[in-house]
Amino acid sequence: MPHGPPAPPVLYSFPHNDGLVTALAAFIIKAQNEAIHKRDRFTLAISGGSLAKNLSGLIGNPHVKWDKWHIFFADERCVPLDDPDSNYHLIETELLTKVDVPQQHVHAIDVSLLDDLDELSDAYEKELIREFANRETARFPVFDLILLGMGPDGHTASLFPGHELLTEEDRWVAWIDDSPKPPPRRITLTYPVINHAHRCAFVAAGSGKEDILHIVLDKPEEGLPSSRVRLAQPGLLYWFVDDAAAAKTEYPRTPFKV
Ligand SMILES: O=C1O[C@H](COP(=O)(O)O)[C@@H](O)[C@H](O)[C@H]1O
Repeated sequence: MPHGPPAPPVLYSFPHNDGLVTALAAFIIKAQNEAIHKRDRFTLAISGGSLAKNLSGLIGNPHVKWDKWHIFFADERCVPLDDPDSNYHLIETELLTKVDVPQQHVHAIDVSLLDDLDELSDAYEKELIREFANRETARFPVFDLILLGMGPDGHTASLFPGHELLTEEDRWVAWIDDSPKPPPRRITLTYPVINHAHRCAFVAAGSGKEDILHIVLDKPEEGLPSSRVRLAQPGLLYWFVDDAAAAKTEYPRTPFKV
């Protein structure tokens, strides 16, 4: 494994949403192909929020090998799986009902543990251990790809500004019961997991994100949760945004090519 500072994020900005959606699908498929070539499976953690609709370029795409996908959730709201607030419910509605991922490859939270957040997050960590089976040999699981969103306050997954979880160094999955964005009870992957992925991609669109994207990319020293995603080498971090979200950032754009 190479050592050294994390590579700087790569910023792709698209004039319109359809360009973003098409490029994101091509990027995910490339990550999928490399993962299947090396490990015969594709491990992915998905966020909720506005990300879900931007995955539509995958639906009906003949290059997606759904049977090789193993899907986890970057964060989850601690509500029943059919609750409108559930990230699982959102991804199920927007994606999973339209494609053919084997049900046993979709790793939802154990809703029988909703009353006990400690148990619930431990159980989800055990799901990761089963999937990656390397808790003894590697310190953290290494996802092929983690797809992240960013809230207007700079939060990502369920890692919120100023929260004590920003300094979590050991747990793979942690819980909060004081999320400033409802619902308050959530579990989340921690930075040690996020920052050990092969690739992470943020997706952020719309003028509602322009101020925060400027701070996150141009002033990382402010330490907002999205700026703290810095992948350990050889991991790579990408931003897929539209020009509206990128209106204020001075961070250099990279032309997209697969
Ligand atoms: O609460 C959450 O918010 C973030 C950002 O959502 P967005 O709608 O502003 O894109 C999301 O990434 C996370 O998964 C979700 O639980």
